Amino acid sequence: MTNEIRTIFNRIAPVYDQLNDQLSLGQHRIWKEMTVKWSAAKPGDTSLDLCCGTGDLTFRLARRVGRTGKVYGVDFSPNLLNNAQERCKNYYPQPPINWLEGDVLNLPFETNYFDAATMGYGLRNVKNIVKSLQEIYRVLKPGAKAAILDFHRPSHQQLRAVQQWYLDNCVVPIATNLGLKEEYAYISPSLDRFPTGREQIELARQVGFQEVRHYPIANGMMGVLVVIR
Ligand SMILES: C/C(=C\Cc1cc(O)c2ccccc2c1O)CCC[C@H](C)CCC[C@H](C)CCCC(C)C
Ligand SMILES: C[S@@+](CC[C@H](N)C(=O)[O-])C[C@H]1O[C@@H](n2cnc3c(N)ncnc32)[C@H](O)[C@@H]1O
Repeated sequence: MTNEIRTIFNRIAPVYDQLNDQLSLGQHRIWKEMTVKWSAAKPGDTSLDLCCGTGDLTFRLARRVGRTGKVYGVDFSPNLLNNAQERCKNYYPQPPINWLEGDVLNLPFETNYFDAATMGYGLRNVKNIVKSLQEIYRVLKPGAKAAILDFHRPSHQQLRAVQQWYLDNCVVPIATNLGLKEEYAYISPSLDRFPTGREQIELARQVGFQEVRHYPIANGMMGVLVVIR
């Protein structure tokens, strides 16, 4: 399963950023900005972006923590990480970002290391959500926050139908034209398996987070889980 997921992301790397802009009509930039804000990262912080992909959230985090801060981006797809490093050279040279190829279920950091963390569209894709939350808990300092953005099924029936229509009639056909049908068809079943906001709150509490909130955005089609260690 882990290898299959890594293969999906390695394969979509050449079109990933362009399709995110097209398919979300640019909205993913706003959702990512909200996520960084909810992580409460501030100048000078040591911060982590999990499942960083091509680095969209990582760059935003870097802007927040500034030159006195530190930023790490972790992902297990070498192709997406290459894109992140290329974008970084051209677009965001300061502060230096530490790009690490690795599994977020086994983070290469000491316990109590980070002041803030973000994760964008990663939690739905990991093979063990509880383990992922446990790793986030472990590497955050006591009192530090993480903000976790992902797709959701809206609770409202008609909005669910609109979302499914959009996936079936826009997202998958556009991806099919690029030879990436299966890769994008994967989104729909992954949404069905993904715990609801309420269920995520429960899981995060069980892991031990002191304070947990879930904010639905984009009419419940997206959501941000905010956890404080
Ligand atoms: C940020 C976006 C996508 C991230 C993303 C996440 C994944 O888990 C993937 C898995 C496999 C392949 C690709 C991805 C992936 O790109 C962009 C969001 C685009 C969405 C596909 C659709 C956006 C939904 C809108 C909120 C619905 C608008 C409906 C309306 C009728 C216009
Ligand atoms: C949809 S992309 C999101 C990328 C980026 N965060 C963004 O918002 O554009 C999901 C990312 O999660 C990564 N990923 C999934 N499971 C992972 C794991 N166990 N360890 C590290 N990265 C993982 C994938 O390689 C991919 O880059």
